Parts: sequence; C-alpha cells; structure tokens
Amino acid sequence: MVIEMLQVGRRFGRRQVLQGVDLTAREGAVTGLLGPNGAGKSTTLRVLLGLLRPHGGQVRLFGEPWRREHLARVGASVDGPSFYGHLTGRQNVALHARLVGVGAAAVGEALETVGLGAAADQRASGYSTGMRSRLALAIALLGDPDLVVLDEPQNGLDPSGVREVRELVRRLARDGRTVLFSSHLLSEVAAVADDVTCLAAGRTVFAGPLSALAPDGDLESAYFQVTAGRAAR
Ligand SMILES: Nc1ncnc2c1ncn2[C@@H]1O[C@H](COP(=O)(O)OP(=O)(O)OP(=O)(O)O)[C@@H](O)[C@H]1O
Repeated sequence: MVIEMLQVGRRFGRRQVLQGVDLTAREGAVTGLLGPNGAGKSTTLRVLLGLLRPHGGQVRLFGEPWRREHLARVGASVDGPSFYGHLTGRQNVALHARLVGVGAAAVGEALETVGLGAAADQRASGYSTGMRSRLALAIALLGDPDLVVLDEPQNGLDPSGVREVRELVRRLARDGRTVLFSSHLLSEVAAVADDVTCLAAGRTVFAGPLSALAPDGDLESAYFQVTAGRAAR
C-alpha cells in the first residue's frame, strides 16, 4: 500500500474533527475521497501531507511509518493554487522547481502535461480559474512524484477543464503513479476512481473498490446511503 491511514484522529480546540479515518491507496490506483461538506476530507489530506499533526492513529507512506523525507516522492495540490501573479506560469513553476531541486527540463514538461504550454509565458495574474488550477497541478507534478494528492482538483473548472483533469488523472495512473483526490463530483469519482473512501462526520464510512460501493452503478444512491444520518456537526 502506498498510503495507509488507520484510525486517524485530529482535534481543533475541543472539536474532534477526525474521529477515526481509515484510508488506503494501492500502488498505481486512483483513489477518490468523497464526503459531505465538513466531513474532514481536506483535514485528512493535510494530515497525510504533514501540514497538520494527527492526534491519534497511524499514518504510513510507501509501506513505512510516516517520515517527512517521504514527501520527496509526493506531489500535492491542497490549498488551491498559490503563485506569484507578477510572474509568468513558467517562472512560477521554475521557482518551485528550484525549491524542490528539480532540473529546468521538468518545468516545460510539467506545463505541457497540464495543457499550459501555450500560456506558459503569460503572467499568472491574468490566468483564468481553470488555468490557475492547472498551474497548481503543474507544480504538483514537478519532481516526477510516485504519489499525487489533489484536494478538489476540479473546483472552479468549466466542463472542459473538468474533463482535462479527468484525463490527466487517468494518464498519471497509466504511467504507474498512485493518485488520491478529493471531490464533490460523484460523476468524476465514478469516471476515474478505482477505489473510493467515503468520509462522514470525521469517520470512514466506506472504503473499497468503486464497484463494491455501487454494484449497480448508482453511485449517488450508494453515497447517500453510506453518509445518511452522519452529517457533520
Ligand atoms: N484550522 C481549523 N480550525 C478549526 N476548525 C477547522 C480547521 N480546519 C477545518 N476545520 C473544521 O473541520 C471540519 C472538517 O473540515 P474539512 O475542511 O477537513 O472538511 P471537508 O470534508 O474538506 O469539507 P469541504 O467539502 O467543505 O471542503 C469542518 O467543520 C471545519 O470547519
């Protein structure tokens, strides 16, 4: 398993936001993280990426107990696009490339992969929401990560942007990468995920193959069934 989170907990003040999150991701598979607003998806991803400390439970990456060094093999986009508006897309990616110690060749490659090649030399402040998301994805893909973690990668994208992200996720998995992404879009999860983890009120209420969550293909009904009565407090 590339990711193994077992009964992970996290409080904010007195509030127990994650109460027992179990999440695994198989090598080379796409895992979709689903759940209602406030279920704890972003918090879970932030714990996984070492941006928040867990208050209980276990986190393992690449078959070993979590260590910061593992993050060299992880590419992530979790806080939405963060970049300098006065720099071009290419300069922004190049800046990150220097930070993570990746050669200049990877910059153009990452921009091409996300479909920003033609706009790479425009200032990022003039980018549309979709282009900004793609810039964040390009930054996540620098360094040829084995594991890609994306928080709501389709947020704010128009239908063609949504489709591009879907194709990108598929391509990443085809290249042998492991992908974990959160989404509100059931249809997107159905279209690209091999496995699904469903959170509700800080707990895992389903984890397994997509086909086991919705054997009849009706993901929406299955989703409402597993999350029923567990709205976030
Ligand atoms: N830094 C924080 N301080 C206090 N409470 C927080 C903090 N971060 C998140 N929370 C709370 O934790 C709960 C889970 O938030 P989280 O963002 O993980 O949920 P989510 O499933 O990603 O939701 P959404 O789908 O709306 O993005 C929410 O009720 C949120 O208000």
